[in-house]
Amino acid sequence: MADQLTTVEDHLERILGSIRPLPDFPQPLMETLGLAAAEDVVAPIRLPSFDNSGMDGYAVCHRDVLTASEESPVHLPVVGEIGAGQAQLLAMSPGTAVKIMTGAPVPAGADTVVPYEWTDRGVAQVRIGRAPEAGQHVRRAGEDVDEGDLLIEHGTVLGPRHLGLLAAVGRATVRSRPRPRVVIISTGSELREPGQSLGHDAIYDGNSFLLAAAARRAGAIAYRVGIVPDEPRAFLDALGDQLVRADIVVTSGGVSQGDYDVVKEALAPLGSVWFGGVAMQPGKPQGFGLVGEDETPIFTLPGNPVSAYISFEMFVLPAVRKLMGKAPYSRPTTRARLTNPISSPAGRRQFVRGEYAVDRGGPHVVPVGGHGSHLIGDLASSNALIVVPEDVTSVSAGEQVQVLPLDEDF
Ligand SMILES: Nc1nc2c(c(=O)[nH]1)N[C@H]1C(S)=C(S)[C@@H](COP(=O)(O)OP(=O)(O)OC[C@H]3O[C@@H](n4cnc5c(N)ncnc54)[C@H](O)[C@@H]3O)O[C@H]1N2
Ligand code: MOO
Repeated sequence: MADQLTTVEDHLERILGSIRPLPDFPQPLMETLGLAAAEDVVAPIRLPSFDNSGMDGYAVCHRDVLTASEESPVHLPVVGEIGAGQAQLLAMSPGTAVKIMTGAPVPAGADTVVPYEWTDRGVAQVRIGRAPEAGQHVRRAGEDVDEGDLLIEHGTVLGPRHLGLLAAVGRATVRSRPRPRVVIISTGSELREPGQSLGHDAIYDGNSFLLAAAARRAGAIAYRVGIVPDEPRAFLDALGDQLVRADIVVTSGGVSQGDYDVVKEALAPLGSVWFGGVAMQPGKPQGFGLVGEDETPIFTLPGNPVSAYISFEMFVLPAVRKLMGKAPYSRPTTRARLTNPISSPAGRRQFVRGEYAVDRGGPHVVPVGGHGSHLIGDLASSNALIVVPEDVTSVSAGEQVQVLPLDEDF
C-alpha cells in the first residue's frame, strides 16, 4: 500500500500552529546575547549626556584664541584641571584656560578645546600656537543619541553592538524571551555513550550530540538525556522525568515500521502525537504532538543520523525560533549553480548534502556523498543542503538549484 505522505509545508504548519512564543521578561544584558528584544527600547538619556572633551588639552573660549599662531601665540593663565569623572570645576571665565582630559565635562564658559600638541603644555600659563575652529574637540551632549530616540526595535536580535548601546544609556536589563529548554532523548538498545566500549552489534549515540549541538547553536539550552532502551515503559519514565524542565522534547529513533519502534509504541496510545510520513528524503518518518500536563511539544525524529539532523533543521529549528520570538523561523535559502548532476525520487523533496561556496564564477554547490541517511561522514563535510523539489527527478550540472546554507546566522 502506498504511503499517504504529508507535505513538508503542512507538517511545519501543524507544528508552528501549536507553538506559542515563551513569555518575555527583563533579563540582564549579558543573558540576552543572540536573543530577540521583546520591547522597543527608547533612549532614557542623551549620549553624550554632557558636553565633553574629545582630546587631552585645554578648554578655552574660542574668541580668546582666534588669532593664535606660531609667530604670534596667545598666552592664557591655567586656572584648573578636569580629569574624566572629576567635575569640581564647573565654570571658568573668559581670558583663562582649564586643563582638560578626554571625556571630561567641558566647563561652562568654555566652548573649544585646544589639544596639547598645539601648546607648550604649560601648568600655570599655557602658550597656544594655533587657532582652533569654534567648538573644536567638544563632543556635544545629545549629538549621538537624543533622549527619546528609538534605539532598538522589538524583534531585533541582540548582538554585541546593541548590548554596548543599551549599557551606554544605562539599561541593566532588556525584555526578551528566555532560551527554550530542549530535552533530547536518544532511543535504541544498540546505542552506547562515546567513550564506552562497543559490542559487535552496538553503535555510538551520535544523534543526541548532533541534536543537542544543533539546539544550542539555535540559541536553546540543550539537555542531553542518557540513552533510553527500546522499552516503552523505560521511555515513558524517562519522558515523565524530563517534562518538568522541557519547553520542547526531541527524540531520535523508534518511529518507523520496525518491531521495536519504542517511541511510536509508547506515545501512539496517548492520542496526542501524530505519526506519519512526510514527503521528504531523508526524514520521511516523523511524529509531532503535545505531551504531559503542560502540553509540551514533542518531536519524534527518525533515528538515521542524517534524517534526524535534516528533520531538526526543517521542523525543530523553526519551533525553537518561534518560542524565542526570532523571525524568520526557517533558514533562508539561496540559489547556486549545481556542479554535478543529481537524481531524486518522484514525490519527495530531496535534501542533498552539498558544499556551497561563492567564487568568481558566482555561487556554486557541489553535491557531497551519497543519498544514504546513515552517511554521517558526508554530512560533516557538507555545509549546505541542495533542495530538489518533489516533482523533479533529475538535475543536470550547470542548472541553478535552491540551496539551504546550514552554518549562517539569520
Ligand atoms: N520497513 C520499513 N523500514 C524502514 C522505513 C520504512 O518506511 N519501512 N523507513 C526507513 C527510514 S526512511 C528511516 S529514516 C528509518 C527511521 O527509523 P527509526 O526512526 O525507527 O530509527 P531506528 O530504527 O531506531 O534507527 C534507524 C537507524 O539509525 C541508527 N540510529 C538510531 N539512533 C541513533 C543514534 N542515537 N545515534 C546514531 N545512530 C542512530 C540506528 O542504529 C539505525 O541504523 O527507518 C527506515 N526503516
Ligand atoms: O527518511 Mo529516511 O530518513 O530516508 O532515511
